[in-house]
Amino acid sequence: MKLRISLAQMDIALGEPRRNLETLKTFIDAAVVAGSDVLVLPELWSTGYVLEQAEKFVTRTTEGIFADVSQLAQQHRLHIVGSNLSLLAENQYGNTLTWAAPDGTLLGSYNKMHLFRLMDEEKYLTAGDEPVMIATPWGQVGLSICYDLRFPELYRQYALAGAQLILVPAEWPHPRLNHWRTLLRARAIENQLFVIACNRVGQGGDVSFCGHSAIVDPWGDVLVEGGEEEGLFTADIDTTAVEEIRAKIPVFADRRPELYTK
Ligand SMILES: O=C(O)CCC(=O)C(=O)O
Repeated sequence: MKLRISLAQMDIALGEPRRNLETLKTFIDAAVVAGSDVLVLPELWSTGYVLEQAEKFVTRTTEGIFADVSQLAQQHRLHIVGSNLSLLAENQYGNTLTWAAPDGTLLGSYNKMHLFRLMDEEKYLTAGDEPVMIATPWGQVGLSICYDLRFPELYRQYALAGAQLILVPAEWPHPRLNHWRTLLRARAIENQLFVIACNRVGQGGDVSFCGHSAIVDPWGDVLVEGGEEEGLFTADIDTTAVEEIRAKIPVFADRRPELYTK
């Protein structure tokens, strides 16, 4: 299956969802002009890391900023994916990735499983406890967020369950650009699938975010990659590449799971 994906590598105004929503609208217009099927946004794109004020921003995934995105997806006939602060239960907040489809439905949502201590996530958020794979018109897609990228087990699980694409919205900062670029390529090569990663740019407090949003194919070739400025980055994907690469190097046939320890 062929699809066109755009990455909205944006700067984020801290704690200003209305302003960030306006930014999103400019990216949507650009993605529509580019003829994209799917627009991927960074992690926590509507607020940035204002976890100590999470109570002010959280809503259920059917309300608030999530509902605004669903409406935009419908209006522009575009699939839109990104994470926001969410209300999971009373006094329980999550970092939740949703996939909004053009028919106004959510194809799925995923709550970040690995909370990032360097950003105090574990103090304010409740970790997700299940991997989520969703059925899209282009096949199965595995969902992950930022720090999850350091846990190859999650990506292997998605690959074994039939994912052909894995999404990684992020707020990945300097000085770890080298880790970001290396791990994106590694997850794509070892699992022989597409890795679709959208990072933010700009400054959030004293943290500087490193951009370099990228789409990496199952061979590890980078189809598109941003720099450290705002921009929309678009690539065409053909999911048949997954089977082609797996036929060339049969990693999945050659696994020895009975010999691996947990
Ligand atoms: O793992 C890293 O270096 C960055 C992770 C991160 O910034 C996050 O999960 O928000």
